[in-house]
Amino acid sequence: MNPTDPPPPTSPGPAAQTPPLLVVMGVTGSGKTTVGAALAQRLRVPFADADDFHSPASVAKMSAGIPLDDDDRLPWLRSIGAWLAAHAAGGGVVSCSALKRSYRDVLRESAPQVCFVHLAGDQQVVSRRVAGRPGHFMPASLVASQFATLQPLQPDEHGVVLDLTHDVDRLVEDYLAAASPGGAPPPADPGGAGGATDRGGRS
Ligand SMILES: Nc1ncnc2c1ncn2[C@@H]1O[C@H](COP(=O)(O)OP(=O)(O)OP(=O)(O)O)[C@@H](O)[C@H]1O
Ligand SMILES: O=C(O)[C@H](O)[C@@H](O)[C@H](O)[C@H](O)CO
Repeated sequence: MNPTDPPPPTSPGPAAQTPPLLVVMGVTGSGKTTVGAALAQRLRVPFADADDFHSPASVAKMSAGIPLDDDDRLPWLRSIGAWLAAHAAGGGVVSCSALKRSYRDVLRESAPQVCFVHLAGDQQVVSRRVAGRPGHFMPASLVASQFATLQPLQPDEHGVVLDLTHDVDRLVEDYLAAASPGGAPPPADPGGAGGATDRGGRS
């Protein structure tokens, strides 16, 4: 083949890359909305906030300080799954707590290729953030139940774990580093979320 010829049609190139389809997950106040919007802007894909998919009854429940249960969350997760499926071809970012493995399984049923970006960190830091956040329905009293419900990503789940204490620009860079072909460097503290921990996720 002449070196100036275009590559054959089967050659993988940038155009062959699948657009990123991400769920930014974590407990209330972990920064899902803030970081999810920044990631979507950087990746030039649409963004959705799962808070906007809750029924009025679920919002009233959380506002009253009562945690949602599995039955409350199932129709909500299915509607987020539908959003992911509708954005699978072009890419997208949705911020959604996705606290349990079974909840992430519901999302994967609709969008098997989805990559989870877990903003992980300390309960005290998160409680301070939620208590200091004006105009949101979620009371700080629900932070403890969110941590009690949280099931971290398991080794077979497509995703990355990021340290929620990093600033937003740094978190975007952390994600990009973890998703790049070389992957992220090992975290400083393998037991925590000291950097970006690659859970086998590529997007
Ligand atoms: N990386 C960050 N560093 C410092 N503050 C942050 C960071 N990310 C978000 N915050 C702040 O923390 C608060 C919670 O952020 P945000 O609303 O994005 O969290 P969330 O996970 O979407 O919460 P919820 O699930 O309750 O909607 C906000 O006041 C936000 O400005
Ligand atoms: O699964 C849940 O309990 C909910 O998704 C909550 O996490 C809220 O939506 C959110 O965190 C508050 O904004």
